[in-house]
Amino acid sequence: MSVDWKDNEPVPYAALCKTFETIESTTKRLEIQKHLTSLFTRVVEKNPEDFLTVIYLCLNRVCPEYENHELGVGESLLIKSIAETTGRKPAKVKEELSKWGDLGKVAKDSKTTQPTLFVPKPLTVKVVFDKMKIIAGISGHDSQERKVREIKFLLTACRGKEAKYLIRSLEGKLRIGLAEQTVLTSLAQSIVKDPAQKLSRAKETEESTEASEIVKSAYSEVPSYDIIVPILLKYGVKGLEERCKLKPGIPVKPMLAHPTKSITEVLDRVEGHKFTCEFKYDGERAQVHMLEDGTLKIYSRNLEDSSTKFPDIIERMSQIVKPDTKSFVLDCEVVAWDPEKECLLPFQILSTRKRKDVKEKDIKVIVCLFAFDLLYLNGESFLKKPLEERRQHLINAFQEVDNKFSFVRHMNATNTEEIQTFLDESFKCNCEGLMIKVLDGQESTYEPSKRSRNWLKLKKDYLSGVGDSLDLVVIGAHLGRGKRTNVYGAFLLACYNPEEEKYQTICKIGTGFSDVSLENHFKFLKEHEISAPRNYYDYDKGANPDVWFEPVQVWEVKAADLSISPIYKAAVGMVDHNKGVSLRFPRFIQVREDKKAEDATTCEQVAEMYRSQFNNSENMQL
Ligand SMILES: Nc1ncnc2c1ncn2[C@@H]1O[C@H](COP(=O)(O)OP(=O)(O)OP(=O)(O)O)[C@@H](O)[C@H]1O
Ligand SMILES: [Mg+2]
Ligand SMILES: [Mg+2]
Repeated sequence: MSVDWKDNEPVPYAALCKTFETIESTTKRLEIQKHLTSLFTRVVEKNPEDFLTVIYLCLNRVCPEYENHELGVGESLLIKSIAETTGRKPAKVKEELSKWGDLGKVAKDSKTTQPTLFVPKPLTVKVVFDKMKIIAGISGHDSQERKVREIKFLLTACRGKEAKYLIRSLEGKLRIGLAEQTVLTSLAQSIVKDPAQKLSRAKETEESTEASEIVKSAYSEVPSYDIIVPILLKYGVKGLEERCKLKPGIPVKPMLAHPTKSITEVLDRVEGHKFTCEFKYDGERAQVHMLEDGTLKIYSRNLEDSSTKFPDIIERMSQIVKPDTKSFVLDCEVVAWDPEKECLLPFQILSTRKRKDVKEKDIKVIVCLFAFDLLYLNGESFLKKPLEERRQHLINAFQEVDNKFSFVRHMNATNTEEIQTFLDESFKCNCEGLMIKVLDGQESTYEPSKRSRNWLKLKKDYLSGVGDSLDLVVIGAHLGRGKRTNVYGAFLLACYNPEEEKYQTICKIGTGFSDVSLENHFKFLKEHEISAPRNYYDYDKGANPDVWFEPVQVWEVKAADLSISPIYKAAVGMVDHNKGVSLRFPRFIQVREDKKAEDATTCEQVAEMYRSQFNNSENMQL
């Protein structure tokens, strides 16, 4: 049963929560899709003005991802708000939380005890969303009290199950198993829906599949519902294709590379294609944009605006941009650079640079910008052009400047020996290895947000051991003993399962830490201790840590190999029926500040790494 409402009336929050509830009660993709499309279709029919709001609430965001305002209200503030609304003691709420591991459930169950003088009006999606935006924006002086006040207002007006979803939203994650791809598909389906049912079933399916591809592709070029939804409502799916194109000022989700373990594997994969090898620089991704009006912007791998981190790059662009180049989107790597020795410095040096509001005069870490792709130039999107052409435009539109800007070194190799020589050369220049890319034809377009097989990475570490390093979320810790008495002594790590929105444990790690780093981890993670494991942590009692954390930090980790494990849950059901995969001899490398918990290595990647251990017996000589 769904909750209904009248035409032109605001969409009730209850209607959305009802859909959340149905979605949460199933794990079947198609069913989830059907329920969501049904809600979206009704919203489009009855009150399209609320459509954007409904979509944002489904994704639990308050603005486009790249604007980086996150909800994420801390556990203690939520506990306080729940306690004050329901007249319970915070300690009692906390106790319930450790029992259930879901503050949303606790809020819902504690609702009824408090008598209210007057009954507030039922919540609408608009009211909830507007308040969430306000809460996300509160900062500074008595921000805590102000947040609690807003949250209490909402909580008091909640009915039935609403409090459960409201609290989860405020925590920063709905956890109902609703992935963004599903939202995009329903978005397309609700726009092409044929209410009169004039089309045949088959025709309708065909149209809806095509529509959902168009919508997804538009979203990867322009990741903003603020832009996409109004265009869809006004001009339909076909209109979207024409009107929604990559443009400077809105970051594109970067294309990602596939790990490989040997030159032979590389050659197997690119067989039959023209390809190119580039140095793989060890810095951080930077997407440099110039708008028509000359404004410059830099975005990180995560689409975060990092313009104020690199004022020196912004400043030097005028020397690099040729006169006829009026607007562009450039894909680059920023690397720490020693101007005296004219050599590259490792990522560890770059990572000491301040993250925001850097003043040019305070800069100690000098950087050089290495460009490898051009996605847009003078009003035209290049995403669908072959790499060979994009590279030519790149070279024509910009000029190299010593110590400041360079095109990545490349070589269009053809055989093992040439690649081997170039790989050795890259190591000598302090690079991590090579990126091998398909150069021409359909397979060489720029694929936003995809980990593509048309870009292969070949790193030094791959040649022995597991292959790539893993980026894992710290979800628990063991208290230290002996020399580590005042800090955590070992940690529990997890990979991410995006389908189920769960973190699956993968190993316990106690190696690779200096004393100082252990102290820093303790200081940081202490603030994120939670009283019980989240209900979206997949773990086994056999690997219980002493304390649990919120999923807030990602660590890069190397391992000797992967093995099947009875107590860890990574990729469970994917390589073994009911056992997971775990890392042997894991070693801490560094904190990945540029990755959020949801950008962690996925269970699918873990499964693939596990399998590739067996079909890659031949090793590369160096
Ligand atoms: N020539 C190049 N072409 C493309 N990317 C390059 C190049 N040189 C360096 N890079 C960097 O290498 C990254 C990909 O490899 P890396 O293993 O460092 O990825 P990562 O940041 O750990 O992310 P993931 O492991 O999720 O791919 C790119 O995102 C980019 O920042
Ligand atoms: Mg890197
Ligand atoms: Mg990596």
